[in-house]
Amino acid sequence: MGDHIDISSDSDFELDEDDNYGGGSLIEGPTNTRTLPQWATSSSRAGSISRNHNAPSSSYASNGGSSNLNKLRISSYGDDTRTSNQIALHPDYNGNDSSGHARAVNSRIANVSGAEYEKLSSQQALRRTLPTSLDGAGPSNKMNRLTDGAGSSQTHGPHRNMYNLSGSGFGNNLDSTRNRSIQANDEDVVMYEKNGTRVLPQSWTHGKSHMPGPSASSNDYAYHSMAGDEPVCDERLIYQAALQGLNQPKYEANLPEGLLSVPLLRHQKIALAWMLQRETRSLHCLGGILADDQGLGKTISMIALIQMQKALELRSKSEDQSTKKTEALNLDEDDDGSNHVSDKGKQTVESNSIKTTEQVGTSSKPLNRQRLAAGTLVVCPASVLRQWARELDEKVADESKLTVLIYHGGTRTRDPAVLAKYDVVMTTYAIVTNEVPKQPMVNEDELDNKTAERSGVSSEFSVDKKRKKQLGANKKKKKGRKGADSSPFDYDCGPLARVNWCRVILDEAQTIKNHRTQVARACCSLRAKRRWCLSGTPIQNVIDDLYSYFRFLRYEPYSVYKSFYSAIKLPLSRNSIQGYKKLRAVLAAVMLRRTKGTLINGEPIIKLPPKSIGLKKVKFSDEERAFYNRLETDSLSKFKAYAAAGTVSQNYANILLMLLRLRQACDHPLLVKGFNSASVQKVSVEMAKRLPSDMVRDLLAIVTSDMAICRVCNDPPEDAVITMCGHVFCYECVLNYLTGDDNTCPGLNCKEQLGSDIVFSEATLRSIYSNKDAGPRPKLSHQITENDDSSSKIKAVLAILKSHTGMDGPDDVDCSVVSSVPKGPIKTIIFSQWTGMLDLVEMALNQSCLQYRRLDGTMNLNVRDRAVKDFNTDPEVTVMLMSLKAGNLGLNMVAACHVILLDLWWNPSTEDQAIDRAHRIGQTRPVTVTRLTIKDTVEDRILALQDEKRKMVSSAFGEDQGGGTATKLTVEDLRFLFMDRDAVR
Ligand SMILES: Nc1ncnc2c1ncn2[C@@H]1O[C@H](COP(=O)(O)OP(=O)(O)OP(=O)(O)O)[C@@H](O)[C@H]1O
Repeated sequence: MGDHIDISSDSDFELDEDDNYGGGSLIEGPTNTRTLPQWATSSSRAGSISRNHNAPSSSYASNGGSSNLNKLRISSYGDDTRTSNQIALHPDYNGNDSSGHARAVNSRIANVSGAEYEKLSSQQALRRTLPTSLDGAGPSNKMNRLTDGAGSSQTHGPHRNMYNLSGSGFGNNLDSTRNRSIQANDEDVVMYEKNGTRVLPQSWTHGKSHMPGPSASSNDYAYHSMAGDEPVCDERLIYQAALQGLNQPKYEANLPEGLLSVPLLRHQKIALAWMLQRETRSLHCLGGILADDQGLGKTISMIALIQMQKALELRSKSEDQSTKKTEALNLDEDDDGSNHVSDKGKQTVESNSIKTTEQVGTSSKPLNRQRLAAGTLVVCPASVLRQWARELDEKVADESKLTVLIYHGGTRTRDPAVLAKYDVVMTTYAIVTNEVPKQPMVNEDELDNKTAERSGVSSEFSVDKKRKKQLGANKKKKKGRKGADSSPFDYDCGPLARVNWCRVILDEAQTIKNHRTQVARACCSLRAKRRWCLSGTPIQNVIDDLYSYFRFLRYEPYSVYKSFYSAIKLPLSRNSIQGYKKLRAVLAAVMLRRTKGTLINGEPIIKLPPKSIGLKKVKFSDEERAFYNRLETDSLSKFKAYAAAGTVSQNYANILLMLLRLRQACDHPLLVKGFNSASVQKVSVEMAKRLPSDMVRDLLAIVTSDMAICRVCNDPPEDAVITMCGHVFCYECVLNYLTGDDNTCPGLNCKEQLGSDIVFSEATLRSIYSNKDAGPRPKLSHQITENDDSSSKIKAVLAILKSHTGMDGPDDVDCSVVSSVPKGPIKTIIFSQWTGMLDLVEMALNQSCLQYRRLDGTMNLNVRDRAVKDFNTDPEVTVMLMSLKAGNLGLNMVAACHVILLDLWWNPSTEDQAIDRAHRIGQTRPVTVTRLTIKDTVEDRILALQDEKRKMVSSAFGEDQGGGTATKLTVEDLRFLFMDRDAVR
């Protein structure tokens, strides 16, 4: 295999999954036709509504297609055997290769301007027709020379003797000083063997009210297998692991020369040693949670693990050849409910260079015989794919390149054998959700109790109540029917589900924090030997977030909800101090977490310039205050009415909507008055105009009331949109599901195909409904200027930015918060959760002649990449406008030394993620963060809520507010927590 990164589709790395919407498809080209019902024949096609995200537009031409990856050469390979129709990116790509249609598309794109790019990609939008009625091979442990580690005399079931890094026992060659190390020397003997017509739902017929509800499976075997029994909750192994963890020194693993192009930092060597141990000598599950702070290099740590294991595998192979041993890792064990590596199993045969596994024993699962052994699968948000590709390209030494496939885009391979050829396959959560059958839903409702809710360990009441209602409905709906979820090993499933992965890595694993979501249940179905969750902020909202990771990891006994409940949630609700201690012990056995404040032997883990976060309380103007007060009074009286009628919980969505309006009013009154990002709605305006009024009315009713929880992230939606099938999402969340050919709606059990034309914003629906023939909402008629229509927050932003450039800001804004920032090209990232707000700031920046770039969910990955690159490299570009959802993950933006958060998010983790785009390895200047809030508004309450969540997270991790370790568990604690459970209760 060559040292290149492959992508499995012909054009999708350029025309990424965002291409069929937003920036990529704002113009309906001639091919984007939909057959309309007769009543709709008078509708006109959407006009040209493309917008340039990267004003000034001239910058496109100068920077077009200049990302690192765009410079890579594209060549073609085979269909199934990588000799045709596979695209590999090579470092010398010049855009002129000439092997077929796909290349022609790519090279055109590489050379077009931003606006042209959007036009081009839009022409590939799917055809949509309305009906006339409108109505889970990897390394094996075979022949491991099994010696146990120094300082640990325990042997543990099938894992004992698995792994010997030092040749004479784990850690035997470690010195007794703090610089302990594990060397992969010549005696390492771990051995592996690589083994378009849209039909509207009936319920959308004229005059019918539609209220789609998710259908959920209530047949969770994990739960029902134990129904009526005492919880199976044997925690002895966890207790042992926790005890071991207390006494274990911090080992470091040294990679052999020539695997990485850069040396690992010390904490990364420690992570590597820990991960190697977790993959080979774990007592309970193979893998774990690497929860280091954002920007500490989790990616490179994982790459080091892959490289180390591969090196050991190669060595074992060569030893194997000399000894002719044939035992292999049993890759079917997960199906049998076991997570442990065993040395009984299968023979591996190789035929036509395709690895095939063949079972030796008898099996009731004939499909397993056909599953191929594959390497490492990395699942990440679409926006992080390129980051991973870059890291794999740059951080791996030339002489030991990994073969990498980017499994992404509509024309990606359907052949699992192709996936099995690569060391690393990278894909997105959206694709996993689309093509991997889902694990059944866990029905935890029966176990939740009021005590737990009161103690704050349960889901927020609104979400909980909502879910209960949905589950109830679904139970009825699903009765007697075998749902699509029930056959996780279907022949119909995509290639990701048809191989056995050696290792699955979930990057930004908080994406699966809600175990009920399709994405979480799909990830759980992936067959893998080792499983990893990477997240700097694993707990976002509630302790329940952890359950989803435990389930994915097969971390027994907590992977069974009943055990999670009885062993973790219940103790927490009864005695939070002891409960949190117990939780920390449970986490310690499976999670490694270091913050930027962590010390190793008294030394900071990493020497980064300081980060200071300031809360800047801005004052409303008189007009804004009057507007806000009216809105608040109105909301309060509605709330009181709900309270008097005892219908608060039934109206939770309305209450959230009122809160949303209040929060938006803090940013800019225009947001409340229906101003919304043009890009959010324009694509679907034409379609909305063709819909019957009652359908528009129903969609509007849902998006503004009863379904106002995003079906992907389960948070109140940011830039809420609703699909034609009636599911509500954050705009950013649903965009990730528009991938090209199999862009199925992520609504629970919804099989509708999505397109950007059927994703409606509230503003779109409202404008269409209020005046069906009036066309799209008129553009904001008046210009925002600094002195009249600009909001107080926008004025504050301008004042800060002007202070960076030496221009004077308005007198009433205190810019002292940034005065300590050193002189030079100070670059600022500005985050907002509303693209409409970014639009408004954009206007103000234009007025001030400040050069900026923008990154939001409406932009395809190419355009995002270009915007980041411009910001990082062009000294003239000093501002980056980012939507919180699109920009808070994965990106490296160390060119910025100032971050402004325009509005507050419900949970502080999301804000932390955003801030750490700038405060990470590579940052050379102190980072200043300004969080803007308005005094005496709902934002005060959000701040209080954030404080509560911060306390919960720091209690769970045992950290003080500064990220240091506040409390350490003692042996007595552990004995008490695990052995004397009654005392905890
Ligand atoms: N040992 C190293 N040598 C050189 N650069 C490094 C090293 N470790 C990390 N980096 C760089 O530090 C930056 C942050 O690393 P990375 O993106 O992996 O962090 P992360 O922990 O995954 O953050 P996040 O949670 O935000 O995704 C990257 O640019 C990476 O290349």
